[in-house]
Amino acid sequence: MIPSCAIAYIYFLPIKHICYLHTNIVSLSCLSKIAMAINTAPPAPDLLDLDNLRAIKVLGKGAMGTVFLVHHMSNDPFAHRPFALKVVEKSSLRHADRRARHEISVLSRFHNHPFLPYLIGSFENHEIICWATPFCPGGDLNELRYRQNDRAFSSAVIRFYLAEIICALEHFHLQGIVYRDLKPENILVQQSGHITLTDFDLSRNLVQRKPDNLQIYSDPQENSPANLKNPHLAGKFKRFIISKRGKHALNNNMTGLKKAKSARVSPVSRRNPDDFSRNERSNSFVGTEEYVAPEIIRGDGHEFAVDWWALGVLGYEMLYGTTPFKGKSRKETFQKILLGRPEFFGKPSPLTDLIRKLLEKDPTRRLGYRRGACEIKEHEFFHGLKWDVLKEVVRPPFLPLKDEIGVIDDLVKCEIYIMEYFHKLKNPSSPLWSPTPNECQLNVLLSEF
Ligand SMILES: Nc1ncnc2c1ncn2[C@@H]1O[C@H](COP(=O)(O)OP(=O)(O)OP(=O)(O)O)[C@@H](O)[C@H]1O
Repeated sequence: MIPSCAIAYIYFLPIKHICYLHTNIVSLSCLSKIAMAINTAPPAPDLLDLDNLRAIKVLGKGAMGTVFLVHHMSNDPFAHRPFALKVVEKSSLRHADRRARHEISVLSRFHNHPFLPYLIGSFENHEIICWATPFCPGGDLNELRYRQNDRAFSSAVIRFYLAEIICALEHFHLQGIVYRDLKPENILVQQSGHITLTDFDLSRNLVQRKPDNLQIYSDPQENSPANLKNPHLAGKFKRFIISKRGKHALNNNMTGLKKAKSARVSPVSRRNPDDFSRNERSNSFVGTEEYVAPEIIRGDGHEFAVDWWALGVLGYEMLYGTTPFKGKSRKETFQKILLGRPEFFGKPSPLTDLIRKLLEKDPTRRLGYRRGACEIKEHEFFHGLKWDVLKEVVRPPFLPLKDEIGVIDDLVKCEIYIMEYFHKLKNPSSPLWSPTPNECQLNVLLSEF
């Protein structure tokens, strides 16, 4: 129940605060959040009042948005608790606003997960949509890998990161969401050294269908829920089902799941390995397609198992410093994904066995297909790992240096640029405004940095 004072409070909120409450103000979840905020602590309404945010620097730019490091001028004047603000120009991409809202809605479902970000707040006007999440000062796993001598991680480091990623994906899947964009660039390192996933615009809710004449998400040979080892999981998975079981159904696109045409396989922001000195980033080569599962290329229905495939690609890349199916062209990469066998070097190990089982082309035979994350957690590579206390590990493999946040020197300059940017966005008729077609206007500003 929403107390009437809450409604009154909303009524008297200034417009900009109502923006903070974003998209669907009448939605129950939103109202209950407001009610909770009012009942517990005063809301942090100014958080995404852009006039009160100061930009420190640009953290990164992707296909959809630009991410700034910002801080709140009155609550945190010395920028001790900066956060990431992702800004998407509605005109920058087709359906940019829809994708942005989708990302916000996915984020708003994560509250207290150690390896997933949460939504601090959001703002929308007719030009931009932006939202804030906690800042991850350690960069991403790709950057980190390139800082290693042989551009690969040790088996122990891979074990740690894969374990955390599995926990994050498990949380996604238990909510019925398939992530679909697992790649090292989307795995950020928090101040604590633990990872967090980012970039959810490609994620998707799987359809829920009535259980009658449909099979639950389990082994084709053992299709009783009782056979799922973890009864808690069995209950959860009941909600997410595929229409017919096995390969035959998949090959005939009988899964009832949407085809993969929305999956991004176009160039994305994979950074140029030679440009990893601070702040130098490049969009120069293509990344995501190397992670695409065979069933996506085939256009079959696809589901959670695509994330386990991508986990296999990721594990391989962390181990050998290169992805397993990389070709000279997209066509060749896709051919290799569909037909090629990953090449393993050196002695077989539990890690290579895990990767091999994740890179199984038939999704129904892929590790993780039958019982989700549980099945992967039980693999020999993770024997002895205490999953419950993973988040308590105080010495993760790499800790971001404190001074990696230390960019405050340029604060004033950045502030001027960024505020000017927002000013221009809000006042397109301003004489300074010079929109460049097909180009995010921010690039113009960034090139001046
Ligand atoms: N919370 C954060 N902390 C630190 N850096 C971040 C954070 N969020 C994003 N970034 C940086 O900004 C970059 C772009 O962010 P993101 O991947 O979310 O944008 P995008 O436009 O959706 O990218 P893509 O092209 O992959 O779709 C990231 O690669 C990362 O370097």
